[in-house]
Amino acid sequence: MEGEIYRWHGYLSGWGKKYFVLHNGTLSCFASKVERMNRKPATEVYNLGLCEIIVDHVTPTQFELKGTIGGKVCSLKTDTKDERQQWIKSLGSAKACLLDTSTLGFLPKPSEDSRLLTSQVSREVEEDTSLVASFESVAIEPNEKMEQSGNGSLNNLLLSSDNPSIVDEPEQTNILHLCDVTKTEIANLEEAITLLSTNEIGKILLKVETSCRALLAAVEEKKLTLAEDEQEAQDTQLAQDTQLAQENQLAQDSHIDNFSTFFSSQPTNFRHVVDGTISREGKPLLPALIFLEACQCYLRFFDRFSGTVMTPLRNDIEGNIGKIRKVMKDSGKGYDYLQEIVDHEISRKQHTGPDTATQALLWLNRALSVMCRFLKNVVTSDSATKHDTGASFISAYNELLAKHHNWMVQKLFKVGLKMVPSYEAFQQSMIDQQCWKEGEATGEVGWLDVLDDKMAHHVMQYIEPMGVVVEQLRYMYTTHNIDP
Ligand SMILES: CCCCCCCCCCCCC/C=C/[C@@H](O)[C@H](CO[C@@H]1O[C@H](CO)[C@@H](O)[C@H](O)[C@H]1O)NC(=O)CCCCCCCCCCCCCCCCC
Repeated sequence: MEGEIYRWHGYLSGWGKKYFVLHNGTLSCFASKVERMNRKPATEVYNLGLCEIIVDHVTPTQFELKGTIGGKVCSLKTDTKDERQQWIKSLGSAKACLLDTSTLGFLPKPSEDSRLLTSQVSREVEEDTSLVASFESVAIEPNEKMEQSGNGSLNNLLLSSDNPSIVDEPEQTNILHLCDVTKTEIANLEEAITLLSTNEIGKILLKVETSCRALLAAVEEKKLTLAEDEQEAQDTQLAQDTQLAQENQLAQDSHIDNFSTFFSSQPTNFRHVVDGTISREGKPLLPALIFLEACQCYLRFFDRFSGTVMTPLRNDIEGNIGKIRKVMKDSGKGYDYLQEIVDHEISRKQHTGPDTATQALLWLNRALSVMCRFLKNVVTSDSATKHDTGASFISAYNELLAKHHNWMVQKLFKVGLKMVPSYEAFQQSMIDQQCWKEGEATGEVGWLDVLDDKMAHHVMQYIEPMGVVVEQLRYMYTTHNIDP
């Protein structure tokens, strides 16, 4: 088995991702997978025959390897508890299978280490068999005697516990299996002790080591199961509590919970553009196709209004989207990012014509900037233009666009301003009809204010990433000495 595990390097360095390889009872630690693939030497090697595997009962993804000599501890953490279980099983069985006569010669000094290992096992077994005993005292008749002739402390422990717990049938089977393993290994240990008097160290060692490993693997397995059962019970309880809370919330807000507006219902918006942005040489690059799709969706804003006063605005914006798509298609260069397209035209000094992508994107971004500022003016509570659509528009126009228009176009805008729809018209156009009707139908006092607050929230969610995109494009033009 091999894979990435986080290794604890202390409070200064914290957790560091390493690449571990388990092979022939040895766990090797590499700085990274690449190091391993390039056959670089391992930074650390653990002989499982010299380690104790300790499962963390608090954090379901952590476990430790503790050297039986010197007690050095290596704390490890996986991404998920399933990964930890796989590692523990593999490590446990590697330890259990580690021993055969061909490796006997490589084992540590028999007397000290096998004593250590034996004491570790009896500690582990005692700790867990008291747990096993609590299940057994319920699962098996209390007066049933162990078959074993031995009267070791462990046998008494198995029968003497007085912590009964209720277990279901499958768990009883599982417990009984563990008891059987424990009894078998106790018999093996007792046989080994008998052998001790005959001083046949080779057989003794084999008996003790084999039993210890089998016991350890069985106990670790049991611990894992118990820890998982407890975790599962907690997860189930949490899920039930969360579900209940959500159902209560839905019941309270059902009539406006599915609240939807133009701003919340676009399949592609500028959040997707921001999420698709990468950084190259410290510069942000905006994904061209996602940007054009978000602009295409933005055009639906104009479709929500009746009348034709805004048609010229819509046509100008749509025309620029088309120009950029055409340049991308005709260039055959498979541009991914807007900045690449503009850089390409500017580097060839082909960026000034009316049908260039540079010009189309420049004017498109100016339209987006006016839109962004207009929406912010309309919904921000501290602006002098809140809910005043005309004032909100002319303020945005004068600040961001007028300077790029000749007197005639400016005149046209001033005339058109007289036809800016009212705020109520804006609300009715932006809030999906079904939600409007549901809100109205409640008959509650202030239902429109509730809808208005939710719409304002949707507007802010929509223009936040839009503003980021606008600023990044303005920055790009500024770096090319083009007034954005
Ligand atoms: C209801 C409010 C509407 C008020 C104004 C309506 C009056 C319309 C006046 C007619 C103007 C037509 C717009 C076109 C302008 C273009 O001349 C200008 C320059 O075009 C560019 O020329 C380049 C060189 O030739 C060329 O390469 C490029 O392709 C071409 O685009 N274009 C612009 O100025 C771009 C911006 C125009 C759109 C800005 C509006 C942004 C949206 C604001 C939100 C409106 C909110 C309405 C409120 C609704 C309810 C309250």
